[in-house]
Parts: sequence; C-alpha cells; structure tokens
Amino acid sequence: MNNHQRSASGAKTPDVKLVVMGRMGVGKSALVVRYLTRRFIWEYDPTLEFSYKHQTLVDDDVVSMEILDTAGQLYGDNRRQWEGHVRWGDGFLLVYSVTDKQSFHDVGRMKEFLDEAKKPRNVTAVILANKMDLKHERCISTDEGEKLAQELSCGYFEGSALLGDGVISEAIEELCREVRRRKMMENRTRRRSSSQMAKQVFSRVLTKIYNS
Ligand SMILES: Nc1nc2c(ncn2[C@@H]2O[C@H](COP(=O)(O)OP(=O)(O)OP(=O)(O)O)[C@@H](O)[C@H]2O)c(=O)[nH]1
Repeated sequence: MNNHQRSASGAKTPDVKLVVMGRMGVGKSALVVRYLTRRFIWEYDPTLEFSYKHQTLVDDDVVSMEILDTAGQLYGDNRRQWEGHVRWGDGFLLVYSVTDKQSFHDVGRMKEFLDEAKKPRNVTAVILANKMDLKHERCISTDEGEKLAQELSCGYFEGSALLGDGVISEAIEELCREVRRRKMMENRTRRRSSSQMAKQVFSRVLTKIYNS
C-alpha cells in the first residue's frame, strides 16, 4: 500500500479514524487539504494515499483524528486493500462531484461495500457533494443528493473545496460526533454486560458456598 503518514498537528493516537472515499477526481484530496490547511491546491498526485493526524474541537471537546485520503478504484485488484481500510475506519466520508454522474452512482456501491464489510455493525457515513462552484457543469441536483442520502441512511452535505465554504468541517465534525456517540454506546453496553457477568459469577459462588 502506498500509504504515507503526515502529521498536521503532532496528534496522539486518534479517537476517531476517518476514511475519505470517492471516485477519481471528485476532490477528496482537495477537500482534506482544505480542511487541514484552509488552502485550495489545484493538483495532487492521484496515485498516492495519505493519512493525516489532526486535532480539533468538537462541541468543546478536543478530538484527535486520523484521516485517510484514499486513491484508486474500489473493485478489482485493490479489494483486499479496501477491506483493510474499511476495517480500520470508524467513520466514512463518501464524496461525489455534482458534475460527475458516475461518481454519484458510485456512492451507492461504496455504501454497499461498507455495509457488507462492517457486518453486523452499522456503518457511520456521511455524503459530501463537492464542486458546487461549477454551477454550469452541475448534473446532480440537491434533491437527488438528499434522496440518495436518505436511502442510504447517511447525513448529506454539499459544498466546494475551491470556495472553502466550511462544509467540509461541518461534515467531518458530524462524522466525529456520530463515531464518538456510537463508541460511547458500545462501551456502555460492554460495561453493562461485563458487570452482569460479574454479578452472575458472584451469585454462583455464593450459591456454592451456601450449599456446601
Ligand atoms: N472547481 C473545482 N475543482 C475542484 C474542487 N475540488 C477539487 N477540484 C479539482 O478537481 C481535480 C481533482 O481533485 P483531487 O482532489 O485530486 O481529487 P481526488 O478525488 O483526490 O482524485 P484522486 O486522488 O485521483 O482519486 C483537481 O484538479 C482539483 O483542483 C472544487 O470544489 N471545485
């Protein structure tokens, strides 16, 4: 895997691991770099995957995250590598370009792939429609985007890495919130079942003592 590590803030082990997915050229790298640096860079090496560590405030809590900006197709020879990404990730940002119909259709396939790979757990994902600045080339409407998001049970955001309208931050914060909420619930369930188990063991021991 051509996966390079870059640390944007020297962050510690991440609380939240995010994977950015989407068809080639939809603007994944532009969005991630915009989020981390507030700058727009026109060209990136399309063959490379990068992961970035970052810390931010979400609802007044410091959250450390690692963001994996993926590259390449979901299917074919890379399938194993993708399954690894999916197992690694807690939350998924599914990006399409409003100027590229195929990238819109790919979102459904990506979600299907995630659901399959994460079974039986639910997948935490949001959809981000990018390149909203290209109004004259737009071929996917807001209604279509919202409908898809509803069908796939994902949050929906639309914006532009070029304009840097803050939408990428909103989408990432929403993902962080959802991932942390899920983790908290899972921990609570785990704690509850281990304390129930401890109670059962304790009561079995007491019964044995009582009967002997
Ligand atoms: N007009 C406009 N162009 C954008 C926007 N976001 C990205 N681009 C351009 O779209 C092209 C592809 O952007 P990338 O960020 O490399 O896309 P990617 O999804 O990471 O592509 P791969 O790494 O090949 O999968 C570049 O030329 C970007 O400058 C946007 O919001 N508006």
